Amino acid sequence: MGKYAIGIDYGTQSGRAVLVSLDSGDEIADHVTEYPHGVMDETLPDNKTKLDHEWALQHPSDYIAVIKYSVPSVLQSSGIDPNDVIGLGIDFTACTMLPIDDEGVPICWKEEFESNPHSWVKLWKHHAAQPHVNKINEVAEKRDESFLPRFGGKLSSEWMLAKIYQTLDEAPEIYEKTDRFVEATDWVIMQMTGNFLRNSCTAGYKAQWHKQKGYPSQDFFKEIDPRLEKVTETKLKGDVVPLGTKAGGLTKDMAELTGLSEGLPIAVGNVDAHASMPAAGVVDEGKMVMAMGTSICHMVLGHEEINVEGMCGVVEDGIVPGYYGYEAGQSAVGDIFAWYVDQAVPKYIVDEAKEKGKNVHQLLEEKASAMAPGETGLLALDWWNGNRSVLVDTELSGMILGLTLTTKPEEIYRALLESTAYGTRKIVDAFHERGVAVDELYACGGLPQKNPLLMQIFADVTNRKIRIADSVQTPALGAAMFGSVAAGSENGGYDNIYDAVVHMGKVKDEFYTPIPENVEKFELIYQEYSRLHDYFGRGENDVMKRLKQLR
Ligand SMILES: Nc1ncnc2c1ncn2[C@@H]1O[C@H](COP(=O)(O)OP(=O)(O)O)[C@@H](O)[C@H]1O
Ligand SMILES: O=C(CO)[C@@H](O)[C@@H](O)COP(=O)(O)O
Repeated sequence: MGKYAIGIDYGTQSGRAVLVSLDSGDEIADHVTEYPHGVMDETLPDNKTKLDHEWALQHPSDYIAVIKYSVPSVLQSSGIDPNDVIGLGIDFTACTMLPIDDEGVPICWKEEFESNPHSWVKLWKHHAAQPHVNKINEVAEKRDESFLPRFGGKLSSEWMLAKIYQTLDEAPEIYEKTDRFVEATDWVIMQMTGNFLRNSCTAGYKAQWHKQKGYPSQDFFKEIDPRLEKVTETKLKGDVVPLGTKAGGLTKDMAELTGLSEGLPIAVGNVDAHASMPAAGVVDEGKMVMAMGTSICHMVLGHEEINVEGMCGVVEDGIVPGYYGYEAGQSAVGDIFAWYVDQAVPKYIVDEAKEKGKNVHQLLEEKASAMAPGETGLLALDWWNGNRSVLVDTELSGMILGLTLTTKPEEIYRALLESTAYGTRKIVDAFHERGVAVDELYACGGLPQKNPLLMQIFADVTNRKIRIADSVQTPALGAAMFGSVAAGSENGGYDNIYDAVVHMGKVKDEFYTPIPENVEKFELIYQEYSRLHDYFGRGENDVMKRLKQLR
């Protein structure tokens, strides 16, 4: 009789439960629950409180809805005996964080705070804490804090410390009421098990916790704002434990809600991108995994702690035990293509797509595939949602150069695809040139399945072979693998992630190979991209920031 694990992947718009075979990693059933409140970036659920630019919030009840609807659904559609599910793990976007009280109740669930934006979940792409992270970085640089190089020289407004400081600064009453600020991934596990533990992945990458040194010092926080002096002992309290640790057993209430067995081993929380790496079968050096969807996270393993410009971080055991896990990223990729399709495509293209029974992306991809590199005469900077790596600046914005009266929609679409590949090339070069080898690329997430042209462009621009993960739900598969590790072999699971990878990690046999003449042409255009990148991104011309201020 086969055994199974469940992985739940909490994305930006929806959550998905996947039931996975422990023998093969095959997905037996999956179910998506769209978040009823989606991303809240205009108003709060009270329908009257307006949100400013750069805000992005979520509703914690939506996470529970995923458990309630998607878990029973996979059990039902697979027809398996729930007793054959031996473990469960989750992965989440990060840093997606919320303030909770001493019983774990989100502050936004309290009536008196429901109209205060700071009481809600701040989503990973909430960028309104930029002034706060600027101050944090200024103090860290001045004090020559040893943690800074581990994060590429700059912390991001997307991360925990910036989001906490913004809350303190703009809503001290919420800060006061908050017992702890927690990653949503850890909060959901707390709801499932009744236990609160912080996972070492989000603590390490998103809250600057270090396996040997712990969090940054009290003196550092005091210099940012005296009220922050004890922040790590108070608002960030909680044991930090490695990925794959069993957080506890499923509570009776949750067992009733889901149909799973009470006491089922549940792994501590994890992050979507990081969970994907073992799921793509990668647990050694030289292989960069790109989790490609709304954004891209780039991950690579190494045996040393090396400082790389603008990386999101290097954390010991941050992805799998025994390695330093490196992360970098682009904060918009699929989102840029979505912007174009939703906001700027002419009606004749939408009509033609409908006629041909394709979606607009597919039609534009088909038309763009007929063009050679350089043929559009266009060059774009892929900063529609700021630049995560290597510039670490959320105030930068997108740009398309070379438009003329004859420019066609498919040319713009192609220029946008190419721009994201140049952004990845910057990241690949930053690692490789510093001695963190990137010999080949592995792609997972939604985009590799959806857009073959994009993948060929990535292979050509980076001049590297790209393998594709053999799972359409890589983060959920990874989460399920960590769930099986939490169960351990004595319960029918695996004793460590390496054993789980042997049975469950999956990569396809075929791959994308660079085409030499494309590589040559793209190299020339990439040099132009680099010039623009440095001109607009490294302070020579801050026009993008000035325009944002004028808004
Ligand atoms: N054919 C396509 N080509 C390129 N991008 C696409 C295509 N279809 C959808 N997208 C983009 O893919 C992104 C979703 O990626 P996916 O991996 O499914 O989600 P997520 O990142 O939320 O996990 C969206 O931003 C969407 O605009
Ligand atoms: O930043 C991270 C991980 O560190 C991601 O959670 C974030 O980019 C969101 O990823 P998705 O594009 O929604 O898959």
